[in-house]
Amino acid sequence: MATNITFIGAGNMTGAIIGGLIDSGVSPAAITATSPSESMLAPVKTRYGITTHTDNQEAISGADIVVLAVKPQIMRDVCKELRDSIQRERPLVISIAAGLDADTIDGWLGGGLAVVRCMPNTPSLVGYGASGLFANAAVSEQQRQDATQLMQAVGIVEWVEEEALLDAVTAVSGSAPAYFFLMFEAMEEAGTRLGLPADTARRLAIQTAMGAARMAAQSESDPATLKKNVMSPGGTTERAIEHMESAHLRDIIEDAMQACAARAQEMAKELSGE
Ligand SMILES: NC(=O)C1=CN([C@@H]2O[C@H](COP(=O)(O)OP(=O)(O)OC[C@H]3O[C@@H](n4cnc5c(N)ncnc54)[C@H](OP(=O)(O)O)[C@@H]3O)[C@@H](O)[C@H]2O)C=CC1
Ligand SMILES: O=C(O)[C@@H]1CCC=N1
Repeated sequence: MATNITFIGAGNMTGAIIGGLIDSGVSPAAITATSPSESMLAPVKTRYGITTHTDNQEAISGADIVVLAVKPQIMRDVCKELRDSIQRERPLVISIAAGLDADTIDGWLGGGLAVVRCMPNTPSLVGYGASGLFANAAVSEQQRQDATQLMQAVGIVEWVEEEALLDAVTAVSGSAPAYFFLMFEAMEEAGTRLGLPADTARRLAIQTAMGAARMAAQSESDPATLKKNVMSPGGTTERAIEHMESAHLRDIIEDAMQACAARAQEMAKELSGE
């Protein structure tokens, strides 16, 4: 990737994307990350050999892509600080913040900029990220390709043509690693109560999830068929699945994902000052 990329904010999500980029062969020399504190920057600098800065404005000098990766609640202040230098440099801006629309970001940065909104997820760290992307009207075809290439280096990319759909992407993939981690916690606890050592239960649950995910990704059968193939009539799986269905697990998942997307909309209103 022949592009200089600056990440504003060096927290969990930036760490995951940078880790994935370096693993995919992107040169550390092309990557800069910022944070107000040297202590947050030290781990990424030592681990990946990238350039780090505590000064956001200096950090975007010469950047082709600026990834805004701070918490949504402080994005307005960060954009205000970057406004003059970003208008001078005019990089492609990629915001990964949940619930902040491209117009709001563009307005805070002074307007007229090419802004891609991206909803990534933390498995980007291991090259299994899933990102939803939306481009505003100022984004060129080349910049679309650059954004695709950047996020494809750490996983799969799905473009959406309606920005509001990024809230659905947040519910389906942005926040979703946490759903599966919750499942692992619960399976480990239950496995332990069934008598297994905790680490054995954890390893078995995680391996099973990886196997199931890989099968679902590679198989021509849909998940319902794959599920049925495990369920011998009158057997053990049938009993477990009946239990999940009668406890309304699907409704719980539906409600949780609706709440997730609704929170993104709520944040958009709270933070854009509407
Ligand atoms: N975590 C996730 O799974 C996902 C997160 N996102 C989005 O990514 C963004 C970042 O989330 P996440 O990485 O989890 O958050 P973190 O809190 O881990 O990271 C944010 C980083 O920004 C730093 N920061 C604070 N103020 C500034 C500033 N003025 N200039 C530069 N850096 C600053 C923080 O430093 P310090 O700690 O010293 O204040 C921190 O390191 C959010 O907008 C979130 O919505 C999107 C998809 C998934
Ligand atoms: O929880 C959050 O708000 C962020 C956005 C998606 C994942 N983490």
